[in-house]
Amino acid sequence: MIKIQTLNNISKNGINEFPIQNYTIENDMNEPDGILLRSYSMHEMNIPESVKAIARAGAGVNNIPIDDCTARGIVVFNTPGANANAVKELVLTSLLLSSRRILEGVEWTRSLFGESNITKIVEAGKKEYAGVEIAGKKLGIIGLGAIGALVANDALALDMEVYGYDPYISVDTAWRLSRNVQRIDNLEEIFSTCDYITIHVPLTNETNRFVNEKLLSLMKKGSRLLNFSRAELVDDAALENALNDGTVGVYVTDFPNEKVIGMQNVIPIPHLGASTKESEENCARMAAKQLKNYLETGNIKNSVNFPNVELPYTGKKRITISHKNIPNMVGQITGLLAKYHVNIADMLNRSKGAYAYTMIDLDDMINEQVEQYIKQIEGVISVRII
Ligand SMILES: NC(=O)c1ccc[n+]([C@@H]2O[C@H](COP(=O)([O-])OP(=O)(O)OC[C@H]3O[C@@H](n4cnc5c(N)ncnc54)[C@H](O)[C@@H]3O)[C@@H](O)[C@H]2O)c1
Ligand SMILES: O=C(O)[C@H](O)COP(=O)(O)O
Repeated sequence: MIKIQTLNNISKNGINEFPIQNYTIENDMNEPDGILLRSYSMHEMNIPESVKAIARAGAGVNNIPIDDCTARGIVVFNTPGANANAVKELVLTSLLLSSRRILEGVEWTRSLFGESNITKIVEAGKKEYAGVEIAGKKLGIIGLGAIGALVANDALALDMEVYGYDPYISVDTAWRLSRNVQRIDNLEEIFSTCDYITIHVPLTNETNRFVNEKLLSLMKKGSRLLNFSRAELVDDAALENALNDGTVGVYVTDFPNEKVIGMQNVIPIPHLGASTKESEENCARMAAKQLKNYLETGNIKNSVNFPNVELPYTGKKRITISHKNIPNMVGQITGLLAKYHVNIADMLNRSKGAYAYTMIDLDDMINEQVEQYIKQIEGVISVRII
């Protein structure tokens, strides 16, 4: 049996990808082969030796100790784009929520329960809840990946002027982006030009607290800031000052924390960006398929720490090797196989940064001794025989 541990509730659509005759799936188990999760933080967890792969049903992987996993040869997957539409819809909602005082107006209206003459009171009181329109306003998007690109194209359709900043934009996303999105090369210009700014970048060492006092001080008075990415991208103390002096008119966040929740003019949302039936199903299905495919065939798709590798699985014996991306690894591995008269039917080697992955289909069975010799090659991290 192949063992999968789930660290969060995972949609049935994902769980059903694993045939029950071959897989055990539980949230509490010893020695799992694979882990499936959403936002559960694995940083404090002792990841068992048995774990070969981790699949994150979602986009952000800052809850997983990626460097440790890579050094141990554990392949980490995410599900690029699978929840992007759900987040986009909530971002568009939030552009309007931050503009129209809808939440305050609804709260006030509910408070009128039991009054007579509701119609009259509503008509007299509505002036308190007037807002502004988003059409014609400038929207700055930081990060033009799966979510940022969808937001950009739909904001244009809502007649906003759209400005985008992403120094690492992928060719795929650039193709999907409307040519009417204006490219901006520096954050200062986004912060000083735009009426609305929305953040869609991963949390990394580079982006941690990048929304700081300096950038916030450039904003036009009363601008709206939307954060559907991660709490840590924004410096809380600088945000508080900007909210207090009115530079930031409204801050919408999908990641409220103890400090931000008490600040004025904050709309706190309980991390609902990806919480739709469709998105949960998409993410779970994609994560499960990628994990199952890796465990059964060694093929890798959408890993954040190892290269994409796809070699049709013929049922021959397959050996997969995670190793450092250094000279003569393939030479040493194939040399060893030749020395022990093991014939290679097919093979692939791909690298990603400092690490690489080699997959070899063999005509003959490989004995344990040869496997041990491969493991002993300097730079080899892990070896699997499938
Ligand atoms: N609220 C939610 O429920 C929810 C759901 C999905 C994703 N997210 C968050 O949103 C983030 C983005 O998701 P996505 O699916 O669009 O990911 P993505 O990988 O498709 O896009 C991220 C984009 O950010 C860009 N980028 C990276 N570093 C940057 C930097 N320093 N400055 C500007 N751009 C930079 C990349 O080039 C890429 O285009 C995730 O990492 C996650 O933290 C939140
Ligand atoms: O990075 C993501 O995909 C989101 O933050 C979604 O997280 P969730 O799966 O816990 O809703």
